[in-house]
Formats: sequence, structure tokens, C-alpha cells
Amino acid sequence: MPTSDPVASLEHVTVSYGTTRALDDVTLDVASGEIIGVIGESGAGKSTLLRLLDAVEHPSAGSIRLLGTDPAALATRELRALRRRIGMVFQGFNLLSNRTVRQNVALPLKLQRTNDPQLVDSLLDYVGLADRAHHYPAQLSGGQQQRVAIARALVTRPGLLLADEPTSALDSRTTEGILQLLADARRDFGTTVVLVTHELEAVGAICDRVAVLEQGVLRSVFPVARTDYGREHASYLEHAQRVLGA
Ligand SMILES: Nc1ncnc2c1ncn2[C@@H]1O[C@H](COP(=O)(O)OP(=O)(O)OP(=O)(O)O)[C@@H](O)[C@H]1O
Repeated sequence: MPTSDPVASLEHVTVSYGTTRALDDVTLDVASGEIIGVIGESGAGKSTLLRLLDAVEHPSAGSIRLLGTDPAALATRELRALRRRIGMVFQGFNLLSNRTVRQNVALPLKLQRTNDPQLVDSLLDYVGLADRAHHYPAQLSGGQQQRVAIARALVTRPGLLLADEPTSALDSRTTEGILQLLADARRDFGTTVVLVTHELEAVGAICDRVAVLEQGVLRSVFPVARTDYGREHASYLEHAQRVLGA
């Protein structure tokens, strides 16, 4: 079990937009090395929570610590440096369409004015796309594009990886592979993952705990009883039989 300080810590955090409380008195720790799911109906506050954890939003009340610092107290340059330590993957993959797979993965390093071709290659290999390095995103399937996005997020060895509905645009078997990749990243790199999703199966597949938001209020955080979901080498037929109970 993780023993170090939380990667992120919210203390009585409220985020208000006018009279709307997008988050209402939320207290939550994200432990180092855990995969925590965040679920809730539309408008429950999931995106607001992610924006706080990505340090693009600050609490209206309460406090937050992210990777050991208070983001609200940082100057622009320090805030940028903090945000570079936070990886993000999105439902729509958000790859640069006019850059190759390899260039997309190398981008965060380029933004840091560094260059590590071996690391980029090793990550492409890790996500199983070494042979697609010179392809463009439009030449890849959705699942492959999400693998590129995950490689891009991991290339800086982020202290926190935020995943915003990462499998919602994918079919169920591709979803299994992507979830397995996130679980592997935790196992192999110790990556802490916050997974926002409306897919309860995804939470059951890889999360240690789940936080349930309702109208901005954190109703409950409880341990997840994992389902054996991530058999990535199962054939499509096996997958269909398992899901459909044949
Ligand atoms: N910039 C904003 N200005 C005003 N209200 C906002 C803003 N951002 C979010 N809200 C409101 O805050 C509440 C929480 O929104 P949020 O986007 O965090 O929910 P969500 O759980 O991510 O929803 P969804 O699943 O539909 O994306 C909603 O009532 C929303 O209308």
C-alpha cells in the first residue's frame, strides 16, 4: 500500500461559478501510486475536479496541494513547471494531426527544450506502436491514437496522470486494452492515475477506489471490488462470449 504523502490533497474545496457550486466542500486525498476513479452524473463536478487537479482552476474556498505545492500560491512560471509534471489524456485523444506519432510523443520534451529519442522510442515500444512511429494520427484507429496520447503523457514521467473519459469513444474490447495500459503504467512506472469516467466497468477494471460526486458534493469514496476485466490477449470472440455470457 502507498505510504508516502498524497499526490493531491483537497481540503474543504468549493468552486463557485456565480450561484452554482460546481464543487461543494470537497475533501479528498489522492494517494501516491493509486488509481482512483471519479464518477457522477452530468454536471456533478467531475470536470471541475479535473481542472483543479490540473492546476488550471483554483478553489473559491478551501485549499489544495498538488505534488507538494499549493498551486494557487505559485507564480506563472512555477505554475507552468508544476503543470508539466501532470499528464492528461482525453476522450478525443487531442493529438496534433500534422505531426507524426513520434513527433506527438516527443512534444512534451520539446516544450521542455529537451530531446530524448531513445525514451520516445521506448515509450512507443511500450504502447505497442513502434512500427507506427512515422504515421500520422488520421492513419491510426481510435485505440491506437489513445495509445499515442498515453505515451505522450508518460514521456515526462508525470507525478499525476489525469484521464478524462479516455475510453468513452472506444469500443469495449479496445477499452480493455487502454485500461490495461493505464494499469500497466501504474505497475511499471508507479504512475498515480485519476480516471474520470461514466463507465462503471472501467472503474471496476482498474481502480483501487472510487469517488462519487453528486451535484458538486463528494458523496462517498470507497474501495473497488475489481472485476477480472483486463485479459488483453483474449480474442474478439472470447471477449464477446465473456461480455454476452455465452
Ligand atoms: N465555467 C463555468 N461557468 C459556469 N458554470 C460552470 C462552469 N463550469 C462548470 N459549471 C457548472 O458547474 C457544474 C459542474 O460542471 P462540471 O463540468 O464540472 O460537471 P461534469 O460532472 O464534468 O459534467 P459532464 O459529465 O456533463 O461533463 C455544472 O452545473 C456546470 O453547469
